[in-house]
Formats: sequence, structure tokens, C-alpha cells
Amino acid sequence: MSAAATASSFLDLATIRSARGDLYLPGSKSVSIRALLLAALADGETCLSGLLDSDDARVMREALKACGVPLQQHGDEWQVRGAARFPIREADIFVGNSGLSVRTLVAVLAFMEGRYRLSGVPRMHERPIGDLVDALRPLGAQITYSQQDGFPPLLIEPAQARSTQPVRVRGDASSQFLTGILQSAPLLAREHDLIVDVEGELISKPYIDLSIALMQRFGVTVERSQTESGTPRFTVAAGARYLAPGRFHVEGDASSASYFLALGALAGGPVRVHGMGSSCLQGDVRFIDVLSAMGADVTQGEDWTEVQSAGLAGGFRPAAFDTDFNHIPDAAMTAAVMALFADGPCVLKNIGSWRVKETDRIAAMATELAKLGAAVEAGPDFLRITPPAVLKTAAIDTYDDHRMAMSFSLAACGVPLRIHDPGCVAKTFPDYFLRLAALTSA
Ligand SMILES: O=C(O)C1=C[C@@H](OP(=O)(O)O)[C@@H](O)[C@H](O)C1
Ligand SMILES: C=C(OP(=O)(O)O)C(=O)O
Repeated sequence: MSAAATASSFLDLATIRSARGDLYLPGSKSVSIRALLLAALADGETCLSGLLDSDDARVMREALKACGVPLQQHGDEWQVRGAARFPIREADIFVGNSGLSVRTLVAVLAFMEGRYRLSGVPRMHERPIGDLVDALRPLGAQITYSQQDGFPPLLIEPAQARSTQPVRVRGDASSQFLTGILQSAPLLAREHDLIVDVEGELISKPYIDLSIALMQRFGVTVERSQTESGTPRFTVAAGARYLAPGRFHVEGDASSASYFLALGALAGGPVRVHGMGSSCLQGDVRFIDVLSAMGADVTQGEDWTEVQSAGLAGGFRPAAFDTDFNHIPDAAMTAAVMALFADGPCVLKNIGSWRVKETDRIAAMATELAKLGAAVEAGPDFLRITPPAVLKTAAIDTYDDHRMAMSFSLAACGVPLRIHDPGCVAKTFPDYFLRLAALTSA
């Protein structure tokens, strides 16, 4: 690929005819942000390697620094000295557009006995947080909305009298609310067990598995059960404390891997990503099932995954799909762009959470796929995409959404195109386009 950056506000991509090679993944966003917070709350020192360096990871790092947590960089590693209480009890914290950071910080800061103000970019102030605040208030959390009810910015003040009732949280807008409460276990389960019941549907479930796995690495066990009425229940025994694991390595980002694995399928490959394989803790590793079902060849070792096919140039067409993507909402965007090349109409079901992420991703995806010639039907929680007979070249708007920029770069496997504001990839993958260029040829 010849990637000519003609101005900082757009990037022209030539048609990608083939792609092959090795890619070493950046650290997982979901693991990096969790590991930073757990290390900050843990007794002892944690040395984090493989940590993601991106806007979202910086949000959590800077927030912890603002709370007085000692964090030091030594080469590629970060040393975190944790404690169950943060040293600084009053701070203004900028949360950018990192949903995971704000939702997990709020649940912790609410019980730090301090005064914290959290605000972000304008889109962050449109992303819901009311279900989390509603769950925390009966526990004594003093959280007030500074602008609009249900959304950041927020003011957190010292919590008051606590109740020991089961915490009830809704999980149908985001799984991050439950993650936030579970990760606060050492603050909430001091004299009594922490019991959390999830009301309504719980979406994006593999992210809860990830939270529980990482809490376990930091010495806290979460038990799962069901109430008599069948409600999912999560319990952490009283007295839970995080213990620094000494060293902790952050695995590669499985959502970031999806673009390169899709590239291996569309442009022939083989493309091998390193840092994500069969031992991966992130749910998005299951994107390989989507690729296999589309007809690509997928092989995997413990720490790598490789994809190849005949490539579009050699007659490969992804098999059309009608699939529930609730378990992999981020990698699902990669599948949506792959649908442009499919051998029939494709349906992405159960993706309602897209509406409240970095942008309204259902609307944005529909608009931009249509520019390339696809016929798209957008519902409240689904997309039906009929691929065009011939792709049209287009200038793709990215809505300050890293995944819009990265997923649409794959359309270049069929047509030259322009990506507006390519710098928005800095949220999770700052050198994405350089890495893409290194693997592709026009
Ligand atoms: O817990 C996490 O690390 C995440 C959970 C998901 O959000 P939702 O639970 O809001 O779907 C995902 O989209 C986000 O990128 C990361
Ligand atoms: C939705 C995302 O992130 P977050 O919710 O953490 O902002 C994402 O990275 O696609």
C-alpha cells in the first residue's frame, strides 16, 4: 500500500492488492486499564510490561497520578506502588473518551473518602453512566451530575452511611458498570461480603470474564451464582484485598488484532499477529470464529494467530453471515466492513450498545458503508448490509472513533479511499496506519 498522508486531517489509501507478514500487537486496552487500576489498589509493587501507550491508557495513568499513586516508567515497563487508599483526596480528573476508565474510576473513587471531579470530551458527556451511579448510591456514594442527569461530568464526594443489601446494577447498556463495581471489591467488601445482582440483560459478557480473571491475578476471587429467581449474582468475600503480583505482562490487544486478521483474509496473507493466541483472556479473540465461518484459514498457537486465504484477487469472497455479535461488540465493526466483500447480504444482530460508544456506531457505520455503495438497513440494534456489485471510492468520515478509522481502512482491499481524521486511532492504536502500510502492497 502506498499510504500518502496529504494533510494531517486525511489519509489517502491506495488499493491494497496483497498483504503478508508479522505484526506485534500493542498491549490490550482492556487489560492495560484494568491492570493499572488493580495495581494501584494492591498492596505492594507491580511491574507492568507490555502496557498499551495510547490516549485511553494515558487517561487511566494520569488519573492515578492525580490521585497520588506512585507510577514510574523504566524503559518499556511501568512500576506501580499500590495501596488500598489513594494518597490524594481531592483532584480534577480528565477522562477523555475512555468509557472503561471513567466507569471503573467512578466506582473506586466513590469510596475513597475524597472529592473528585471527573470530566471528558464532549462525547463522553453523552455516554451513559446513570446505571452505575444508581447502583452505587444505595451504598452511600455521594455522586452528583454537574450538567445532565445520567451523564458525566460528575462530582464525587465522600460516601456516607453504607447499606449491606445486595448491590443491584443494570448491565444492558454497558458491562463496564458491573466491572467497575466488582473491581471496587476491596473498598466495598470490608466487613460484609460484596454481593452484586445484575438486573436485566448483561451485555458484552466476555469483558466480565476478563475482569474476574484479572482480579484473580491480583488475589481477589469473584464467585458466580444465581438468585432463586435466576438473576446472575457475583460475590466477593468480606476482607478482600488486592495483592501485587510482582510482575504482570499485558497481552496483545485482540480488538486491534481483528483488523490485521481480516486483512489476512481479504488480501491473502498470511498475516500473523503476535501477542494474541489460544491463551488470550479477551473475548475478541473469538473474532477468529467469524473469520473461519467466512471461509478464511485460521491457525493459532498459544501466543499468535495467523490468517490466510486466496485473497479477493484470487477469488476469495467472505461467506455471508447472520450473526449475534453481542459478545464481541468491538471486533464486530471489523466484520461489518468485511461485509462489503461478502457473497450475499450480511446481518449483525444484538449490537445495540454501538449506539452509546465513541459515536453512534450503528448510524456512522450505515452512513459510511452506503458511501461505498452498500445497501444498508440500520435498526435499533442491528445492521443489514447488502454488498455492492462494484465498490465506489469514497471519503470516509470517522466521527472521532478509532474503530471507524481502522475498520474502514479494510475497504481499501477493494477500492482506493480517503480516511478523514486518521489521527483518531490514537485512542487505542497510535501507529495503526504505519503498521498497516508495512504489511500491504498496492
Ligand atoms: O470492559 C471493557 O474493557 C470493554 C467493554 C466493552 O464495552 P461495553 O461493555 O460497554 O459493551 C467494549 O466495547 C469496550 O471497548 C471495552
Ligand atoms: C467502546 C470502546 O471503548 P470505551 O467504552 O472504553 O471508551 C472501544 O474501544 O471501542
